[in-house]
Amino acid sequence: MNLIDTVNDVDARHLTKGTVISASGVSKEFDSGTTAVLDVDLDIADGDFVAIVGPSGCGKSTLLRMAAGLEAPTAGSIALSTDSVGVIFQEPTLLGWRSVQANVELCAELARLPKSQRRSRAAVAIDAVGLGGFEKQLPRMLSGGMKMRVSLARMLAKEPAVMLLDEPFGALDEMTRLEMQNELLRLYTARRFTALFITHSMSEAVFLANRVVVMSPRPGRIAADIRIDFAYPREPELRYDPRFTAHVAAISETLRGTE
Ligand SMILES: Nc1ncnc2c1ncn2[C@@H]1O[C@H](COP(=O)(O)OP(=O)(O)OP(=O)(O)O)[C@@H](O)[C@H]1O
Repeated sequence: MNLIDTVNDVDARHLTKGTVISASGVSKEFDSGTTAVLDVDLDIADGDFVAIVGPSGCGKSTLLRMAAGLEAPTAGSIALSTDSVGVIFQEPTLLGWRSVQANVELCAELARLPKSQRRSRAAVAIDAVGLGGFEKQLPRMLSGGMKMRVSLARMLAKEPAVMLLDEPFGALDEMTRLEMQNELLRLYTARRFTALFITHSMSEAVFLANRVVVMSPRPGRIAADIRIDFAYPREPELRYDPRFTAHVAAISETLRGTE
């Protein structure tokens, strides 16, 4: 399932107007007996950028996988108002024998879009992630950051209304990570998709999101839902703003309080 970005077909009933993702009383107990997520209620409005932070193993990925339709809740329900969904994981999961261009076109190809449309969407997406000129390269010729850009472009080429991102920058070095955050924010500012973004980094969450949801240790529940009211576009210098630092400190404090 990790090989390509996926489209889900999760039940879209029970949604109130303007809500794009709605989780109601969602729990997940695996067959092993582990309860990963417990009684989560979460409504995400159209155009919201929601980051989820929480201790390792608290059920963040499980929640995202349920939103993507890759796992079913064992209690409650999770609904999306659209089937225009792109999912991106920590590993870029590119096909090694396909060029950058062919990797970016993959989802459009699977969706049987005509060649001309595939080409034009891929060209726009490749340009948007700053990979113009690398179209013919194979993944093994690219750095980790470039591979993640290809992965991002592949998702953008689908032009999804909802993006589910599971620690997409977690494996990158600090410099590349900050660059990718700037890039993603630029795209978000231009396109205003709805995003659910999982991260371990509190500063990444505050920089990107307009809401940061803090989860408790397993079984993961929502411990806090914090609004980040910096306007978009956000400039890299925001990271040095005392209000930014205060948000990060408050989230850190909240996380400590859940232990
Ligand atoms: N398929 C599975 N079968 C059994 N247990 C699982 C499965 N997937 C996840 N778990 C367990 O559920 C819990 C939550 O896992 P999950 O990956 O959702 O946490 P996470 O918050 O994303 O962790 P991390 O921050 O380390 O990536 C963990 O204890 C994990 O071992």
